[in-house]
Amino acid sequence: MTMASVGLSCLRYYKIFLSLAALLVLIYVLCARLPEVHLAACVENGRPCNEMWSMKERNLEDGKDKEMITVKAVTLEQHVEYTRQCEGKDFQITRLLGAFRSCISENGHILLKEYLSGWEELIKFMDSLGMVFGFISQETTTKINIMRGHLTGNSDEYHTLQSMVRYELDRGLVNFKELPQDQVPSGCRTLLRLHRALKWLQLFLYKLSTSTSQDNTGELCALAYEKALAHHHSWFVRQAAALAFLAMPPRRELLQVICVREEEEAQLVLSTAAKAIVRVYNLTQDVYEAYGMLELP
Ligand SMILES: CCCCCCCC/C=C\CCCCCCCC(=O)N[C@@H](COP(=O)(O)O)[C@H](O)/C=C/CCCCCCCCCCCCC
Repeated sequence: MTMASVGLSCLRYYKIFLSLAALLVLIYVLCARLPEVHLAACVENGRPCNEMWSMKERNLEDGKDKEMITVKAVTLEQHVEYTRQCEGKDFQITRLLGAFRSCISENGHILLKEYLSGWEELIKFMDSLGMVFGFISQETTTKINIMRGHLTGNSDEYHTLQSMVRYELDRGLVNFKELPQDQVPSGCRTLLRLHRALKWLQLFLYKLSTSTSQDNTGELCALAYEKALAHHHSWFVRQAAALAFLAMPPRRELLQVICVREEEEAQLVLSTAAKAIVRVYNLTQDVYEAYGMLELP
């Protein structure tokens, strides 16, 4: 047997393996989607969410709703103070907004603890959508855990993005050539992965805020992904992401997770979240750009 024929048969096995893997992911996604986990599992105060929603709407009309909704829209800056707690849900948009707003210090530095809290809220959002998004939520958790590991015991050095960058660069902890196999990935490299994903998120939120109930959320996701993230991911991750997008719940269901009721409120909250994230994204991008660290392996 020649080297060429060995090479060819390896290639054939490799292709078969990839097709099988893609097929398995597809079956996994479809199985996880079929039972409509996120709808069936949506229970508030022991009642299905849909029922609760119409009750809440009635209560609101009667002026009986105990949940206070404070949406102050200041037209110039579109600053929204959103204080409604979404009862019975892990994910709270108020906490997300709070974290991504408060992670910017007065001098424009990114406070890492608050930044990571924002990400932890996003993980809750993904978890509420069911198993299909489990691998994305798991990957995000892995990155957060690496960051938390760095913060533990080094809270001064890892207080802000800026102090982390200085600390890791001064000690030669950032590898510009390859990902070291035998050591914990640097904070700079790990946060860069989250930072790139924030670009996806702000594009998606913006698209969602300007879309209608007729728009397909999976397509919005995929468009934002192509623009912001796909080129950073391997072929396999791109296929898995494309399959996950097929299982994306409709806009109405996403808005239920955020707990907004009317279209106007949805647009305001989504665009406010997008704006808060853009500010964080831009400040972070400036730091990575200034230190030539946008392509860390
Ligand atoms: C009001 C809120 C509404 C929307 C909330 C959306 C919540 C989800 C927010 C962000 C999710 C994205 C998190 C992705 C982290 C990816 C980190 C990463 O890029 N890792 C890759 C590189 O790591 P290394 O190998 O270099 O260490 C890794 O290869 C990728 C793994 C798989 C991740 C696939 C990402 C797909 C992105 C699209 C997100 C769709 C989420 C939809 C959930 C609503």
